[in-house]
Amino acid sequence: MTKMYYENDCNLGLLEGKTVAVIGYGSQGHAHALNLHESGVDVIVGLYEGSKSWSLAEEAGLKVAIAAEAVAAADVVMMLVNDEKQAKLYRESVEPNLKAGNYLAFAHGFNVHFGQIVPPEDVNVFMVAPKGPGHTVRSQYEKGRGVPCLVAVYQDVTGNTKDVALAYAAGLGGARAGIIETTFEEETETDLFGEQAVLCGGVTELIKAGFDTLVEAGYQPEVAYFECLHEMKLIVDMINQGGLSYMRYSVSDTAEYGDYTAGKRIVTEDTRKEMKKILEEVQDGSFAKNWILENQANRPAFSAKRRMEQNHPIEVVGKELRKMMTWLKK
Ligand SMILES: NC(=O)C1=CN([C@@H]2O[C@H](COP(=O)(O)OP(=O)(O)OC[C@H]3O[C@@H](n4cnc5c(N)ncnc54)[C@H](OP(=O)(O)O)[C@@H]3O)[C@@H](O)[C@H]2O)C=CC1
Ligand SMILES: CC[C@](O)(C(C)=O)C(=O)O
Ligand SMILES: [Mg+2]
Ligand SMILES: [Mg+2]
Repeated sequence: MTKMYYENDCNLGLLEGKTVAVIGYGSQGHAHALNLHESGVDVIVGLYEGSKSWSLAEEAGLKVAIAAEAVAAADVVMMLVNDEKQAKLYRESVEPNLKAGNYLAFAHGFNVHFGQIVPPEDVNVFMVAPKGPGHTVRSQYEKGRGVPCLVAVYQDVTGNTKDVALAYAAGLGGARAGIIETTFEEETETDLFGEQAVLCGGVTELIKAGFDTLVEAGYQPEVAYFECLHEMKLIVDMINQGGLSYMRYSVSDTAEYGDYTAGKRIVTEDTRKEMKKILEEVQDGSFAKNWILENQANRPAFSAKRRMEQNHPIEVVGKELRKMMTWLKK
């Protein structure tokens, strides 16, 4: 049975007297830096001259330095720069400033697992991967809650790396929700599969396909938007709160019957076969290779796709409708 770790299993005191350099101040970076700071940890944010995040971090009351200086001042270095930028930053600013016995940390195993970063043997390496977006890691912490985290140890030189990782995850608020121990391999492969097949790729295509079907059949785009996109969150919130059965308890029996009769016609055996292929492409490194090459080519396909997706009619109608829902602040 999977071992879960909660607040009583974590000793935040292990970070006392240590400085944590949080490199990057984006979605995850701002959440890690602010949550740890408010948990009493000494934090320094590492960025680059001209970074738009610099003034945000300073205005939030955090110490900020260029990445190389932050690493030099730190005992624990958390890499929260975009995955595709990490290898270069590591070579230029992180590795030359790491000291024996330091802790090098990641929130996702991509670069270590796929060999883009090879840490020195005298450095501890761990991962604390929140299972949620950075902005939620922050907002949940502020409410006294937490986002579940995975922890993994890749190299343990000092003998206490797992405990330091648990302390870090507790400082983030993760121990309030639950922490699971994993490996870099398991986290990397499940995270990439989950975001491609279910959470991001799967959900957005499902929403658009439903919206397009209704609009092409002559229904109002506004009605299609509320039905297929806006209400998705309301349904998923229930699933999150009480599982699939709780959602099915709350919706009408008519909806529940339709769920059972239609669901498998949408996610068919072919869809499941394709999911297996997507998982294989993650496991055998083809997805990682394509993403690394796409970045080396300055992202031609990624940028074109982003532009097209931003102009999809569901985005156009949604922008207008959300103006009236002033509580939906980004
Ligand atoms: N987004 C998420 O919720 C999740 C992300 N992760 C992982 O967390 C890591 C960070 O991702 P994410 O938070 O999305 O990243 P973001 O793109 O949101 O933020 C990246 C940050 O890095 C800064 N940055 C970029 N280049 C450099 C550089 N050369 N030196 C110093 N800082 C730099 C950026 O500054 P500026 O903007 O000024 O350029 C920005 O503050 C990744 O490994 C990702 O897989 C894990 C779980 C969830
Ligand atoms: C689902 C996307 C994610 O894996 C995440 C928020 O957990 C990411 O890489 O941003
Ligand atoms: Mg994830
Ligand atoms: Mg991810």
